[in-house]
Amino acid sequence: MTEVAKRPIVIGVTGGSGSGKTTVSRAIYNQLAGHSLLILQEDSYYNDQSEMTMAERQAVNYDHPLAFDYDLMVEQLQQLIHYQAIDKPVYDYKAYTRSSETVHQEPRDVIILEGILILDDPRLRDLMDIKVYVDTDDDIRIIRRIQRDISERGRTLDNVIEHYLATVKPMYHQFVEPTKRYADVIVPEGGENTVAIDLLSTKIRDILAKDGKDSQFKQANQQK
Ligand SMILES: Nc1ncnc2c1ncn2[C@@H]1O[C@H](COP(=O)(O)OP(=O)(O)O)[C@@H](O)[C@H]1O
Ligand SMILES: Nc1ccn([C@@H]2O[C@H](COP(=O)(O)O)[C@@H](O)[C@H]2O)c(=O)n1
Repeated sequence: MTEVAKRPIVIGVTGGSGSGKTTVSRAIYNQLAGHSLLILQEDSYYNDQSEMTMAERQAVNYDHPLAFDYDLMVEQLQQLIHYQAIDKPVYDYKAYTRSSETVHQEPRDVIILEGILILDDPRLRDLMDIKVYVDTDDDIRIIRRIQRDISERGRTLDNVIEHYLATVKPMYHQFVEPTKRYADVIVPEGGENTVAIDLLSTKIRDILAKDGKDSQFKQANQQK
C-alpha cells in the first residue's frame, strides 16, 4: 500500500485590521497547548524598505497587496510545509521597515497563518486547509486600532485617524472584505467568540488525531 505523505495543517486567519485576528490565532494556539504549533504573521513579510528614507516609508500604502513580499512568504510557508526550518523576517513598525534580525522557526504540525490579505494571494490560499475570516464592525475595529497603535506602534491619534481614512478603510473595502468569500468559517467579533474558537480547536485536534500527530508530539515532549 502506498504511504500517503503527511504534511502540517495550515489554518489561515484573516479579517480587517483590529478585527481580532491575532487574538483568535493566540486563543487557538493556547487551546491547543501541548501540540506542535506555530503562528506565522503576514506582517513579518512587509517589504524590506531599508533603502528608503523615513518620509518615503511613511508614504507607503501598507494595506495594499503590493506592500507585502508574497514570494518570500510563499517560499517560507512551503519550506515549513516540507518540515524545513526557516529564518523568519521581523517587521519593525516604528522604523516602518524590516529589522536586520530574523527569528529561527522550526517546523510544526499546525501552522496558523494570520494577516489582513492572506486570502488575496491564490498561492497562499491553495496552501490552506481551513480559512477563517474574523468579521468585526468598522467602528469597533477603528477604536481598537487607535488604542493599539498609540500604545504599541508609536503612533499619534491624528496619525492613526489620517492613515485610517486615507488607506486602511478604502483598502479594506477594495481588497480585504472581498476575500470573505474564500473563507470556510466566518467568526463574528473575534477573540471573545469562545464557541467559534472551541469549534476550530476541536476540528484541528480531530485532524491531528487522524494523522496520529498529536500523540507523537506529546510523547516526544513528555520524554524531554
Ligand atoms: N473581543 C475583543 N474585545 C475587546 N478587545 C479586543 C477583542 N479582540 C481583540 N481586542 C483588542 O483589540 C486590539 C486588536 O486586536 P488584534 O487581535 O490585535 O486584531 P488584529 O490582529 O485583527 O489587528 C488588541 O488590543 C486586542 O487586545
Ligand atoms: N508600517 C506599518 C505597517 C503596517 N501598518 C498597518 O498594520 C495593519 C495590519 O496589521 P494588523 O495587525 O492591524 O492586522 C495594516 O492595516 C497597516 O495599515 C502600519 O500602521 N504601519
